[in-house]
Amino acid sequence: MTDSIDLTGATTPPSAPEAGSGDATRVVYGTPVVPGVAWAPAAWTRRPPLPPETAPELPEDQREQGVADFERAAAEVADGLNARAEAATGHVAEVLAVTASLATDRAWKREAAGRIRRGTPPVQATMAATEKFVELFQKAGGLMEERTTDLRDVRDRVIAHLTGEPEPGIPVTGHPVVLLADDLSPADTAGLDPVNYVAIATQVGGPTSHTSIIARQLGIPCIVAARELAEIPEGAPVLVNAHEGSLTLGVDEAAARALVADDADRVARIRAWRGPGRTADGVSMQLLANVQDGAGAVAAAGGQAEGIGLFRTELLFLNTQVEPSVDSQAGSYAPVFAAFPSQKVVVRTLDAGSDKPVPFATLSEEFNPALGVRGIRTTGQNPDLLVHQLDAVAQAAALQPGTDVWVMAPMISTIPEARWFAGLVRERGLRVGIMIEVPAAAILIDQFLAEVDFVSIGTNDLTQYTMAADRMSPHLAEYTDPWQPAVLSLIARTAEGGMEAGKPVGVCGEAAADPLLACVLTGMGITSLSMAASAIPAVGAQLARVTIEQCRAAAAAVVGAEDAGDARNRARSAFETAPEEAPRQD
Ligand SMILES: C=C(OP(=O)(O)O)C(=O)O
Repeated sequence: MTDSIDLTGATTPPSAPEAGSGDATRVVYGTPVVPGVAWAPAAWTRRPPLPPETAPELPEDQREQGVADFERAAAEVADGLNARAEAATGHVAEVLAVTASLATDRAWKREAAGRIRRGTPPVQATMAATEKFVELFQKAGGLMEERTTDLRDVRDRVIAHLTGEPEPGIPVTGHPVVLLADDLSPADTAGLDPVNYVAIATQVGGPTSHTSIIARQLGIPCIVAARELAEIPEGAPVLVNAHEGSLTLGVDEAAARALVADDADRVARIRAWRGPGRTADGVSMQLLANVQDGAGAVAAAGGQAEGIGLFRTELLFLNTQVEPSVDSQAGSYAPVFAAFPSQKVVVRTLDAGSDKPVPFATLSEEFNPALGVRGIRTTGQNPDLLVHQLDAVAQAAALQPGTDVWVMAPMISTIPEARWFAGLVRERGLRVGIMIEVPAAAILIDQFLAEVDFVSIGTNDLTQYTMAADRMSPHLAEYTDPWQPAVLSLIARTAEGGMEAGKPVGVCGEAAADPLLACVLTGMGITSLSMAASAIPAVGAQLARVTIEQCRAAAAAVVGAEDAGDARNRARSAFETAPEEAPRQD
């Protein structure tokens, strides 16, 4: 056996650096979400201090002008964010559009305008209205709680417009920095240039938060939930190892540069990698893309994606008060099929509710929206919605007969639901599957597989529901980690069920984009991995360096782990101690 295999975070991460000239090293740990190594001075970003909460009452004759000023400022903020959304793609575009929609939210604007009309100056009215909604969002929990960061971000931008200041944002340094923040608004993260922001670390935030997902799309190494981040001073050179989740101070410069250079080799291998996905000994693993629109599908087709493993169809439904017609739905699905004219495209039917509220399909007030009327359950209120959507998928599929269209439903948790859904999809001549994101479905996987042609594991929700930990909570990153042994055990059980039934079992949550976990999933018998298109080369390059036997050994090794960190370590050591090193591609 030779040295440890250089998996992206899949074996021993770069070892602890030596202390530099007399400085003691100090290490702060967090949850790694985008792998990579970087070394640069720390640059903190903090929200601007707020103006005083109270100010002299606005004279009556200035109040209507105050309302007009507020509305203009809010509109300017929305226009700016929308313009950025239009220039972006994928999740970045979606997040910017959602943040922009907060700046035009009628209830929030009404609240602020009402206060101005009662004499509160526009700046203070903006602050008070925002805090009222922040409180409501916090009470609602879940995604709504995550929106508090977005809403405060909108508030700060509106205040900047009202006071004639530039909109707050990330410091423009003109040289590479490690960006540190208590929390970053997705709108801030979306604008980051990977050349100057070589890594990101935040004190709060979770692996499936929007900020993490955007960092992944941008390819910026990222660590979240680093509780002691405040110990890193402004300007101090810091070594970020986002394979293991550490930030180290006091590192010898030469040692740090060597580690960054090693990581640059990994990055070069990733850039050079070409699909299709397979292990070093030639076992295929289909690597697919997660997309939400035609533009994303075209971009994915231009890369290494072998098809689409998750077509999220919510986009068309999010910013409308009425159901889109069958024709307009078909019109938005057709470009996705056209981008993959002879490959597989897995369409997920509308996953409305909880983190994806759709005004005409979901209940506006639920105590626990993540446990409420969402996904397939919305058909109880509105059965035609699903039928219309399936008609639209079939209509678009007929235009692209070469595309292998598969359709799956989210949030399936009972056998009759799966059977009913399978009937509707098969009537339209399409392959049918369900997502495995509720533990009930994983536990009864054999019965579910008897009803459908395939399943796809949504690890974001499966982790949320297995660990009873809100995936959007910035405080629960340790729980919302797909490496949690209970989650791995449900995935392994599902994969086993698929092998017994001879039916495909994919993974389409963020877990598929973690190169080490991707190797473990391969060892468990998962048949396809679907992720942001930008994550495919890192996963593909990794798989190309390991054999199927090593993957199986790693899958076996994680069984019995006591927590997520232990599972990661067991997988890493399994790759290190495998009897034979995988042939290297380079
Ligand atoms: C892929 C998933 O679905 P969502 O769109 O809810 O992240 C998941 O839950 O893992």
